[in-house]
Amino acid sequence: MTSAASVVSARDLGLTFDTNDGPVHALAGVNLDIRKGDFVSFIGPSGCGKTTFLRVIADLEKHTTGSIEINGMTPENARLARAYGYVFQAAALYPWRTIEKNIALPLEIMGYGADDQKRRIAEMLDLVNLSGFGKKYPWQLSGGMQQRASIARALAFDADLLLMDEPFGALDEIVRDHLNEQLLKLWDKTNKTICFVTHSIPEAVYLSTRIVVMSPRPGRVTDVIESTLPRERPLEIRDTPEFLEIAHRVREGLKAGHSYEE
Ligand SMILES: Nc1ncnc2c1ncn2[C@@H]1O[C@H](COP(=O)(O)OP(=O)(O)OP(=O)(O)O)[C@@H](O)[C@H]1O
Repeated sequence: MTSAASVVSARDLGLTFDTNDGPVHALAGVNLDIRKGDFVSFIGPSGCGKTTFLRVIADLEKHTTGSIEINGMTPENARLARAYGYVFQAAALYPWRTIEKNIALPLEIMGYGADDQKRRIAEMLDLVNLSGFGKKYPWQLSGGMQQRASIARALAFDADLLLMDEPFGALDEIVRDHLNEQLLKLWDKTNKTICFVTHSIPEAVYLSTRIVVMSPRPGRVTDVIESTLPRERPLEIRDTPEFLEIAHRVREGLKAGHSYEE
């Protein structure tokens, strides 16, 4: 049963790809409820189905068994209702559009009028600390700024659900720390529900209210860890025994699912 507060509810969800080399079980028997306001990280070795799960939520991929609901709707209806924003691994901004024109894109698709677009763009640039950069082109910004711009674009039409697939994976550690901190503040301020894919244990522990540990062949959920950390988290929290204890649990969960190569 789907509880009223469930944003994503997966029941015995499976997805098998038919390939020339035979079936690939990208997801099998996934049961998961993501509640409104959760910050959920998905962690696990390459090929355990993290991206596939996000793509099923976003209706970019069709599940083959079980069921999934997004805000009580099918993925297709949720997509049509613009239930989510999606942030891809690379910033994926259009190079021929300025930052503000990139942020405007979903608003244009949604049929926002010129004034509403302008207002939303200014709000979003402010939210990700990029006010004053709207007229720049993506290549004029650093990698971290580009990723912030793509977060602004994903948030532009105010979807309650944000899907983020390793958004900071390609950035150096200092920039990543900074963006992690900003993302947490943004989540706190907006009360969005966030699904976040990462390969990094510290990143998952720092950001999440819940950590979903996955394992491959077939891709499945092996552990769901509830964070005991407070909502407000300075970066220094990563040195506390409580943080290290959760990180340890995640590491053990990954080991139990075996073949974690990193
Ligand atoms: N379109 C596709 N056709 C065939 N197989 C696919 C397709 N997309 C993904 N797969 C396979 O499904 C499995 C899960 O892939 P997925 O990309 O979801 O894993 P992941 O956990 O996100 O990996 P990574 O951490 O490397 O991004 C892998 O074995 C992958 O090769």
